[in-house]
Amino acid sequence: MVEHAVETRGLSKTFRTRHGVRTAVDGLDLLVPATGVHGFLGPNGSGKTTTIRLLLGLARASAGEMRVLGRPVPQELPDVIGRVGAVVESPKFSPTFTGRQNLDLLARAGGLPRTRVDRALEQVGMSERAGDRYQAYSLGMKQRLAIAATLLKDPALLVLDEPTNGLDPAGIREIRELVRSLGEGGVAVLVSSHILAEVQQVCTSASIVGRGRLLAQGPVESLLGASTTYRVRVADPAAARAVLERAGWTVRPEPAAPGSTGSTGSTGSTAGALVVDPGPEPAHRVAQVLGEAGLWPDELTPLRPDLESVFLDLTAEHGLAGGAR
Ligand SMILES: Nc1ncnc2c1ncn2[C@@H]1O[C@H](COP(=O)(O)OP(=O)(O)OP(=O)(O)O)[C@@H](O)[C@H]1O
Repeated sequence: MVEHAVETRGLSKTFRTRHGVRTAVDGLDLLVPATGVHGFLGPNGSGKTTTIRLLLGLARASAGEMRVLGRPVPQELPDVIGRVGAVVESPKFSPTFTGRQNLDLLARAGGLPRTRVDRALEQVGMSERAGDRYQAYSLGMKQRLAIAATLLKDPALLVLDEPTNGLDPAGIREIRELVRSLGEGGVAVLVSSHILAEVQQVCTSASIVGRGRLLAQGPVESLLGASTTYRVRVADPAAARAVLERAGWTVRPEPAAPGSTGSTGSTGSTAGALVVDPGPEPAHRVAQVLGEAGLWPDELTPLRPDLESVFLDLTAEHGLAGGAR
């Protein structure tokens, strides 16, 4: 088995426009592992769709090399495309045909056995609604049928470009669960999104891009880094702060979340919450130091950065503040 489902080196794509040359992809070294779900993350206009189009032979690169399932593309694309499923643009389904009839047509056109249709419908959780007309489906169901169509050929790599675009929260959740189960089923999934926090929940690894350039890449755990800070909520934050600082730790008041009125719903008010960084010391030491001073914490929560905050830090660091051009 190949180590990487997708590998690019120095991949670049420029477009000539009325306003001059526009660089959509800028020396991209992309590595997508052969298993799991890989998030291809970046704001609108960061070059994700262009990269995917280059990989699938839908556009021609200006420079660089690409491999898909170990084979150089576009040179050997005809040999691998049969094992690559992709949902890049809205597929053309017949609105008056049922979901199953649409897939039957595609299977026949591709010379694939009809048993694949049943399997694909089952994989995307559409078996029960397969007899309904396509035009009666919700957007989420249409998207699931599009994914089912790509599963007909039993792909080793599935490429999904912004699969949750335009979906409501329930539809987003459905697609998220589907992508997760496909990844667990052994298909390498490359899923692009500009909603970083959303994709974080299903990805095992990710590449973060900004303005066509790679900003970070690797397992999600390592992108997020090790957590060393904790949210501490106590009745007397000023006294707690003094005690924690005396222990030699960095302490700051927790900034209020944008638009928040001081309430975080299930955890209650964060007014007076502190963020403490005890360095290599474990959480129970924080509780112990506070307890010894009679300041028992009501909350002690590890604070993990999410991909969104990692991305914002990266774009600021690379002078790309604002993300999309
Ligand atoms: N055919 C084209 N001609 C000119 N410029 C283009 C063309 N296709 C893409 N671009 C530009 O290239 C840049 C990258 O676009 P691309 O669609 O790849 O980004 P993206 O990350 O997929 O964004 P989105 O999430 O909005 O789809 C943008 O500035 C876009 O305007």
